[in-house]
Amino acid sequence: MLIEACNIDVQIGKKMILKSISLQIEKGRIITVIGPNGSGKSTLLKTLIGAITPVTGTLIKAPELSVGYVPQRLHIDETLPMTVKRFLQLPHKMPAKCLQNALSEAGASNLMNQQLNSLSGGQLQRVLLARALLTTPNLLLLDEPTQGLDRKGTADFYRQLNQLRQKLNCAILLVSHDLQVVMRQSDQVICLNGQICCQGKPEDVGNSDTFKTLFGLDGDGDTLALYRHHSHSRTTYSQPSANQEIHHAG
Ligand SMILES: Nc1ncnc2c1ncn2[C@@H]1O[C@H](COP(=O)(O)OP(=O)(O)OP(=O)(O)O)[C@@H](O)[C@H]1O
Repeated sequence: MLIEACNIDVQIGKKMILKSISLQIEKGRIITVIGPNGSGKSTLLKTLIGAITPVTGTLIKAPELSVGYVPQRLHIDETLPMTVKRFLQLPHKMPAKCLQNALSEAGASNLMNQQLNSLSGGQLQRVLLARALLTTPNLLLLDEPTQGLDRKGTADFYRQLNQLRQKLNCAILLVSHDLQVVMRQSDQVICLNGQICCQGKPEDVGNSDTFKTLFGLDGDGDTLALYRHHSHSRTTYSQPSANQEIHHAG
């Protein structure tokens, strides 16, 4: 087990964004988080990487946890000339061989010398994935890596993730809106709407009434083809009162 969240609440300003979140991420799993816009998916990922601190609950992280994170948006000036090679070296200069390995693991081995602003959406996602791989993570957190990709591009991307998972034995938690592909390619699905409405195997989530209602699949003939591919540290958070600090235990 890489991460376990127990009863986590997340508040931003005065607004409660996530309530009673409990989940486990085990090694080697592909887990997809689905949910409507504004349901807290990005907030969940930011909480798991430690960028947002929960107000209550417990987050247990395995000592060997190493996270690679791909954010939903890349804040970079598109007019700025920059090669993929330069971009991958932005935080730290790294040997070209490491960059080449990461690019090839992300299925983008031929992009090293391309200009970042000349890449297609799918190519850019692969470069971002390569950047996350540079830290040799055992957990990859990807926030909507398939946004803007068509169905085939999305399925190709999942295939790449599946190969990566097998090669690196890493767990992958990603956010996606493409229900068809999600249901085929994930080991586990978490359906989020401020709280976890349902989670489990894709076929179980897909057949649950909560899921169908949330995604408006109750109507005539709306069905999802549900196929599967074959193929410690502990931090406790408590709601601070006016004169009480957030408590980190262990
Ligand atoms: N920095 C912030 N300040 C205030 N509110 C925020 C902030 N970040 C997120 N929120 C609010 O938290 C809620 C969840 O946002 P979040 O981005 O996690 O949702 P999401 O499920 O990832 O949405 P989408 O599918 O549109 O990307 C939204 O109501 C959003 O307005």
